[in-house]
Amino acid sequence: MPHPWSAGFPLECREVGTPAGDRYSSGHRAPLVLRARVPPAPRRPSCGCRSNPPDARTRADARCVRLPPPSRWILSSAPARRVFRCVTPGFGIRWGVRWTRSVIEVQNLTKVFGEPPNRVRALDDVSLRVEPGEILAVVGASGSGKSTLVRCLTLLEQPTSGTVIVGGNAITELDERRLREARRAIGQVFQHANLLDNRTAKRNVEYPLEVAGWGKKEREARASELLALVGLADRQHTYPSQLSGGQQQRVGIARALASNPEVLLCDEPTSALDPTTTRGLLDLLARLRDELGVTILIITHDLGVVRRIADRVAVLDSGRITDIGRVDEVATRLSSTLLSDLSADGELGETELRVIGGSGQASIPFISRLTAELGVEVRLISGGSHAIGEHHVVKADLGFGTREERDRAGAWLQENEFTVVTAA
Ligand SMILES: Nc1ncnc2c1ncn2[C@@H]1O[C@H](COP(=O)(O)OP(=O)(O)OP(=O)(O)O)[C@@H](O)[C@H]1O
Repeated sequence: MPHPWSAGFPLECREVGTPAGDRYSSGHRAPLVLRARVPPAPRRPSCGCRSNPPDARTRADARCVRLPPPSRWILSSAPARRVFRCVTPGFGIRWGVRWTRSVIEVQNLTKVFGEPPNRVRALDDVSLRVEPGEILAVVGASGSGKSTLVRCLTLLEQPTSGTVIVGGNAITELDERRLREARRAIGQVFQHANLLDNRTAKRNVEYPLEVAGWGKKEREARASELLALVGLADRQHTYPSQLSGGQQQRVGIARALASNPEVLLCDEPTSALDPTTTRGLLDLLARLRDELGVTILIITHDLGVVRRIADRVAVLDSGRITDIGRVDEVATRLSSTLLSDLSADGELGETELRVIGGSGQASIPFISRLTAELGVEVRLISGGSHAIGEHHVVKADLGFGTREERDRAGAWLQENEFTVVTAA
């Protein structure tokens, strides 16, 4: 049934749930939750109005006003969102959503495990913000603190110091009861779906709603809707053992969305999946962000994952954020750091050179071509390939009979756009 406010409005508003215990729903006849479709970027009201409601800043051709009560109940499960009615001359009334604040904000977060001499600083003064509707990836080597960060965001791990703000709530300062409420704004997806084997897909999705006290009819309807959303409408009555790994992950995502969260925390959600299934799952996450406006923080060690869906990426190294920014910018910085690390990787003799090639050079059989085209004998001292997401960097230390041969080989390699390093 379309809500009276949504009828006739150009922007899609659709019912996505009926949360139990909705704080603002009591005085209203139907605890509907409506969400407007939010375009991922630019992060402005869906109405396209560039003003910043409900401030006085308005453009001449558009006026945004806060919805009058009882609009607040629409937003009750989404404290970081505000719905606005935008009156634009010539375009009629439109609805838009404006995000009022960062969905996740981490300030000076530190987590120390253990006591000296076994003390580990898993997180060291980490600060970051995840903006509404954004997909932020956190990458880092094993042991860099990625999982600890996720666990601290839901207070499964108590930070040693620092503040975590989720949906405007400083959850590090909440009592147990309010923390439970605030956690509803966070959905979690893990490396393995961890479904309950004795429940069908649908009943797995219903599980958190049962715990939250939803009625049978409502939770069945919600679970069916969510399974359809993740592309499993026809597998509702299937048990986990009859589902593939990717399908199980989709059920896990549907379950994470059950409480209508503002943010999805995904901890290595694709690391147990093959490349094709991984792509499908990442595309699903991107679609959920586009369609539901859900904000996503994804933990991964795979830059291929980052490149496919993230807007920004933070690099975690020994518990510290060493870089954060747009994916292309950070990838470029990572590549040049790797290149300079590789260039400086060990001493070279007088008749030796180090050759480094990017993705464009990876397919060139340079050793055989040096021999065939220049007639030089090449000795491979060491070599290997390094992946930066979809990019591969090849590096080899080569030895030659004479310095003259080394120089001729170096010139040929440079012509073919390899980077060449020789002893100073
Ligand atoms: N409960 C704990 N007690 C002691 N040390 C811990 C605990 N949990 C994590 N650590 C340490 O904190 C550091 C960060 O661990 P964390 O699991 O967050 O890393 P990670 O980046 O997620 O690694 P991986 O990619 O291998 O899962 C590691 O040195 C780890 O040994």
